[in-house]
Amino acid sequence: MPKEKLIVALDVDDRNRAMELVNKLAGHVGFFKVGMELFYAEGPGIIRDITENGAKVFLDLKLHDIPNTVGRAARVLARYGASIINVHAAGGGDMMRAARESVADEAQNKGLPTPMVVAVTVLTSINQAVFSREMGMPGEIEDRVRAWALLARESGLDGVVCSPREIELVREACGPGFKIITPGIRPDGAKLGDQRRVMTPAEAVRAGASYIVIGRPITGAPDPAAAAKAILEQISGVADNG
Ligand SMILES: O=c1ccn([C@@H]2O[C@H](COP(=O)(O)O)[C@@H](O)[C@H]2O)c(=O)[nH]1
Repeated sequence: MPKEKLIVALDVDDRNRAMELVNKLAGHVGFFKVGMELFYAEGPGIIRDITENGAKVFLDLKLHDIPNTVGRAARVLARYGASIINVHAAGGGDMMRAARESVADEAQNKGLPTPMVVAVTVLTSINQAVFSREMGMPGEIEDRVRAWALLARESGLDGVVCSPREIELVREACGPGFKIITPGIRPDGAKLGDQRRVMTPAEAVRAGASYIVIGRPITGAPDPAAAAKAILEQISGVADNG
């Protein structure tokens, strides 16, 4: 089902606006993504508000700290009912394992479904010039994404967040079943904003994305439900390789 692949980013700072979008979009979307802005504004209750209506939540807080801190924080996040939580792969294998283990342990102790844990690789707002010159990272972005995806898989994570341009190389390195979640999605003619490594929804699905994440092209549209429907139409005839 195309709608199962669509994750809409609720990048707003209040509950009313978030729930207005959830109510308009629930029939067209697989998951809603709660990021730092909405979580910091409204706290964990917003996850309950969204999931109460039967929708699924990707809690995108991108944890990145020492393994003990991330493990303990991820344990708390596992209580809130999100289906996906994430960490930064740059925190290393011990940190990712700490998150994975504490989330599984907490879910089991509390009798809750175990959320997927995925790792953010190189942010989709980063281009090669910024990666090399500002961040001082050696080599190509693609090689770093592949290496971090393999480390995430070895650390027991369920998948990665990467740009759609790296879908094929991650799929080849990490195999079927490994989830590939791609922001940096822009329908033809949509504003790039701060995104740099982008593809259209249809290109990303054809390349093998498990999920595509779209925020402003839907939430900033005059009619968000119509914008979501148009995107579902664009991906509905495309071979689903994810
Ligand atoms: O590498 C990344 C990781 C996360 N994101 C998040 O996805 C959405 C994209 O929103 P748009 O409005 O469609 O640009 C946003 O919430 C980011 O925090 C990302 O873009 N890139």
